[in-house]
Amino acid sequence: MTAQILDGKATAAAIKSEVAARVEALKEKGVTPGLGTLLVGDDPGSRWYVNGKHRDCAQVGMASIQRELPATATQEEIEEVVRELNENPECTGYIVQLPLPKGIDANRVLELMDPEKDADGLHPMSLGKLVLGEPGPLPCTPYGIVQLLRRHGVEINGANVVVVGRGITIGRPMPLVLTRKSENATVTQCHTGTRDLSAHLRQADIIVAAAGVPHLVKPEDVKPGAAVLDVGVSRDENGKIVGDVHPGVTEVAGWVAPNPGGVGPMTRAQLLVNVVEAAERSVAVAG
Ligand SMILES: Nc1nc2c(c(=O)[nH]1)N[C@@H](CN(C=O)c1ccc(C(=O)N[C@@H](CCC(=O)O)C(=O)O)cc1)CN2
Repeated sequence: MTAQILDGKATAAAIKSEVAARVEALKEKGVTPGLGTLLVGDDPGSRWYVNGKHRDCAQVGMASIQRELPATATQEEIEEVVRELNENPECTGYIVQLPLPKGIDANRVLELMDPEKDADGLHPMSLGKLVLGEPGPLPCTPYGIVQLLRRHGVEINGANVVVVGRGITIGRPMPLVLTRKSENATVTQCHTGTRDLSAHLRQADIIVAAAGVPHLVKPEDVKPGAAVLDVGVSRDENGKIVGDVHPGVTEVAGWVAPNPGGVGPMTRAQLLVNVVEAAERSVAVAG
């Protein structure tokens, strides 16, 4: 068996054209959605992601507001920019690019954001709404994964999903999204404390590998026909991405989301969805 590819680039392009139509409709009502980003430091990967987000905004007709601070910025300096973005009327939603430099209390920064402007779905209020089943922005990578599966016809309802990893952007919120009534999956969360990872993986219909451990998921760990999404990012000595999923998995799985080209572009597309939805909610509230 050779797995079908869960093509994140093509799926994200489709979502972006849907977003562009919604942006156009908002503009007709006098509202221009605008995404703000705050990048602290000079990590080339983070810079690449942030620049990509601004390119996406231009493509879908959204405004974008770019804020940057050096790696030496203090907690206070970062919080000052967060306050400015909270007040800035052109910025209808924003993100603080993670990770923040060592020594910065990232939770305190996230907590200071206006939850109405949380484009990442990572503010404690947004995560709380997710737990309570209230509408709000969904974490971009987890919901991007759901969209990628749905739009390729992979059954989520009733599926046994194994999530590997417990980081703030993917592993931790992923089960919260997948166990909503609308997704209805049964989720096992694995992490470095899991005793027999292979045993868990072998019973999974869907694997979300987000541990950041190169080639952690091996062909012999995968049930034939399963969907395997590679979300881990490690780099080899040439700076090339090495995912969490061994290349041989494509011979066993039914579907594979490659890395790059799978979940990454979906993360960016879902960010645009969150910004447009926040602007739509504000129009609805205004009346
Ligand atoms: N505030 C946030 N910070 C971070 C998030 C996040 O969702 N919110 N996630 C990641 C980085 N990220 C978005 O910010 C992101 C990662 C990867 C991609 C992407 O399109 N990747 C490409 C490959 C890129 C490459 O070659 O390096 C792909 O997968 O095809 C987009 C966004 C951590 N921080």
